[in-house]
Amino acid sequence: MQHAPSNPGLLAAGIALTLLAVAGHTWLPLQELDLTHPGVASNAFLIGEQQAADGATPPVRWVNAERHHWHCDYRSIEGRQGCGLTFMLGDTEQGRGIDLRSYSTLRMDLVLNGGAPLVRVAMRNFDPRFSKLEDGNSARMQSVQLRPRDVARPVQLNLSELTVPEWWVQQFDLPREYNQPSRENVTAFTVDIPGDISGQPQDLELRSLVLQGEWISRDQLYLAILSAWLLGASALATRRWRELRQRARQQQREIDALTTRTRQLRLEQEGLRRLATIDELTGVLNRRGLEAAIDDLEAQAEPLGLVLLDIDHFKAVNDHWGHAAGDEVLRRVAAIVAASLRSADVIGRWGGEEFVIVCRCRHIDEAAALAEKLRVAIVAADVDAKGRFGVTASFGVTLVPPGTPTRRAFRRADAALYRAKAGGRDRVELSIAGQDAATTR
Ligand SMILES: Nc1nc2c(ncn2[C@@H]2O[C@H](COP(=O)(O)OP(=O)(O)OP(=O)(O)O)[C@@H](O)[C@H]2O)c(=O)[nH]1
Repeated sequence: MQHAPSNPGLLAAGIALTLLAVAGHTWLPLQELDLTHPGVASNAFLIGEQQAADGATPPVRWVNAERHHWHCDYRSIEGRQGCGLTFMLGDTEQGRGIDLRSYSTLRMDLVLNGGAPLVRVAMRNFDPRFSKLEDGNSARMQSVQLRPRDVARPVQLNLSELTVPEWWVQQFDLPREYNQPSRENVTAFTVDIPGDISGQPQDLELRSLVLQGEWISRDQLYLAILSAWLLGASALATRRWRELRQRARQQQREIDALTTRTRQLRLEQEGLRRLATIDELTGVLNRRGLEAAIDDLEAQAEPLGLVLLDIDHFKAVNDHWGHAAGDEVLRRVAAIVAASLRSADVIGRWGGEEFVIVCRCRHIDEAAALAEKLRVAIVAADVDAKGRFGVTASFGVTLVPPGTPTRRAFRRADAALYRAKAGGRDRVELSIAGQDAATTR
């Protein structure tokens, strides 16, 4: 799987991007909203603007509306109406302003002539909890007052300098939490001269009024970076987990396949071992199986009875009744013998019509008794499936004392068998080690 090499590369790229984002944040251009720009404010009007009754010059008038240049010339107490320019934002008739929370500063270029002691920058924020559409003053007032020399050059204000004035708090008498400044849903922005300016002609030109803010704050940036890292780490962890799960499943499949294969091989091996040690025709041990079984029994250091069984006149059976009948006789004789033995005894086909029986017999009489029992059983049995003839067998019996090779005992048993044949067949002959004389049964 190709997951490991890509991770260091990804990690390095992630770190590089993070550093770039943190360092690059300082140089990111600011977002700007120029309120004097056509189309930004839904409406811009002069406070106290009205027609003079007799066609004379009105006290408040535009000198150049496009350049936001206006003039106030109050000659009496009516100057209390104020002298200022208001920008309406959003849909003020519905109480829907604009959200200025992403802006933090205000850049203002104001040319002020007339000797007013203060100039005021204010904004209104419509709060449906207490603001009423029919009362423009009920939108929360937030303002800052500046001296003419503060605005002699273009000035940059922090929007947090605009606070809710005392008079507004007293006028509306709202719960304390409603008197906190808010830049949400701002419906109006005003630059004006507060107080009574009667008898003092004022000339103002607002060259620019620009809100500035970061496209993304440092906090937001850090949060975004953290989220990106968490997201990346989760994605990597998920991918790794999937790979590991897939690998575990693959390994499990391989283990299952190996287990199945091992089981098959064991079965095949068992089958082969059976084929190698079992006589196909009779189902008893073949010569190889018999030799292996005798080796095992010899190792137990106990005397063994060795019985050779040879079917009498078997050639005649073949010749007279056919080879298939001969095969059937071999099968039946093997079955009769196998059924008469104890589980610890062994029977095998030595070759042709000759069988070998090895029993756990401590004395030769026990082996002889077994041979006799087998002889009688064969005579009594209907070894021809069709009941056409009977079969007898001759037996040569000897004892294999512990520690003596069975090969030598075979020679003795063979001699005893020979005697049984010579003596007329259907009989048991014994051969005792060290005795030439034979015993007949
Ligand atoms: N049907 C069959 N016959 C076999 C098989 N193996 C050997 N034979 C036959 O067994 C016969 C053995 O004959 P002989 O050795 O002369 O022995 P016998 O006729 O039994 O005579 P005695 O042992 O002296 O009584 C031969 O005709 C072999 O062809 C076998 O697997 N099936």
